Amino acid sequence: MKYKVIKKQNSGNSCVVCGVNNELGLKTSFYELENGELVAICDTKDWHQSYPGRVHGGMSAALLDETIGRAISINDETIWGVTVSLDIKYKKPVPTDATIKIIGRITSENRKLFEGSGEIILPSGEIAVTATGKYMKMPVEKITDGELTSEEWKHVEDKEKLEYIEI
Ligand SMILES: CCCCCCCCCCCCCC(=O)SCCNC(=O)CCNC(=O)[C@H](O)C(C)(C)COP(=O)(O)OP(=O)(O)OC[C@H]1O[C@@H](n2cnc3c(N)ncnc32)[C@H](O)[C@@H]1OP(=O)(O)O
Repeated sequence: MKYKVIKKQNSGNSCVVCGVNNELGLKTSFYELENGELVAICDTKDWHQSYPGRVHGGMSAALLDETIGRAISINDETIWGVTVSLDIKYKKPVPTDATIKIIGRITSENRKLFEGSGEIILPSGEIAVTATGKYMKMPVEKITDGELTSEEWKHVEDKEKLEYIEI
């Protein structure tokens, strides 16, 4: 199904998942969709592997962790969180040299904590990895020992603006 993109989220500079200047990272982009979910898109590379041709399970976990963790800011971009727990199920291998999508959503929230779930979707449309996570809300200045600079957290325009994303 095709979903309208409401907003592209900011990118980090050095983050292993979203850092635009981390040459070995996944350089993932995150889009808020009309259905209230967050979708991440990235290209897996040879250097993200565990076994040859297969993305390292830790990289898949990092992608799901960040996608669920970012979903909380869809309605309020001032909310940040740190991961308290993450449960991952690896159902199918994620290939290197592929464009994959990661979906994240919030399933519950209170004053202190939020929980969410997510999936990694292969180019074939199959679900390869699923996750549920729990996060503690925390001001970003407390997580990073100071405000994020405009270099560390910024809007990066796509070469071609995405209007819709097929999931
Ligand atoms: C710049 C670019 C960045 C890009 C990134 C953007 C990504 C954004 C997405 C993010 C994705 C990536 C994110 C990452 O990769 S974050 C990196 C991975 N995660 C961490 O580093 C977290 C490490 N852990 C901690 O810092 C502490 O353990 C935390 C802060 C979690 C708790 O601290 P602490 O143990 O000292 O707690 P407290 O004594 O202050 O208690 C506070 C309250 O909380 C309650 N409590 C505690 N534990 C739990 C629990 N397990 N379930 C339920 N409740 C719990 C507790 O009872 C108390 O309640 P109350 O008595 O007040 O009622």
